[in-house]
Amino acid sequence: MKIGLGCDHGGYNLKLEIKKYLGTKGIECVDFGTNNDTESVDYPIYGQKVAEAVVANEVDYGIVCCGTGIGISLAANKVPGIRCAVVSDTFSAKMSKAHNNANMLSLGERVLGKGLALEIVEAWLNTEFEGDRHLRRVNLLSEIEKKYNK
Ligand SMILES: O=C(CO)[C@H](O)[C@H](O)[C@H](O)COP(=O)(O)O
Repeated sequence: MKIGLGCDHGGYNLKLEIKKYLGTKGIECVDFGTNNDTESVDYPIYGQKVAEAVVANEVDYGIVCCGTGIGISLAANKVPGIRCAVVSDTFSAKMSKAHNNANMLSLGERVLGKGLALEIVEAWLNTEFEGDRHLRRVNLLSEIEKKYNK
């Protein structure tokens, strides 16, 4: 499995922790920046980069971080085919994959401690999409995208 990582300055340290954690699990990461927490940068740039890598199948999933997880998820969700979930608890992490087939996860460094953030990542990666009625709903999300992306 290959994971695309991205962040702004507000999510940089959490992204590093996630990268380290995934490394210990033997999971390959592609880091799309940013590369420090000292230069103030704009989260849409990094959300878009990771999202485009996911839809291009350069990576299997994307994990992005900013201060709250909100701004960078909004950017990622503008890319057709992306379902990026902002998550702050393990139940939602599991449901975002089981029911929503989220292909990106977004976390807030200013919201979550490292321990919980890594539990969320683990829960999300270890959960499978359940399909069935949830597939119908995910397909309806794609229909909305098609309507507005002609
Ligand atoms: O976009 C965000 C909120 O949705 C992120 O939390 C950003 O990291 C945050 O807005 C950056 O704020 P800063 O004051 O420029 O560090």
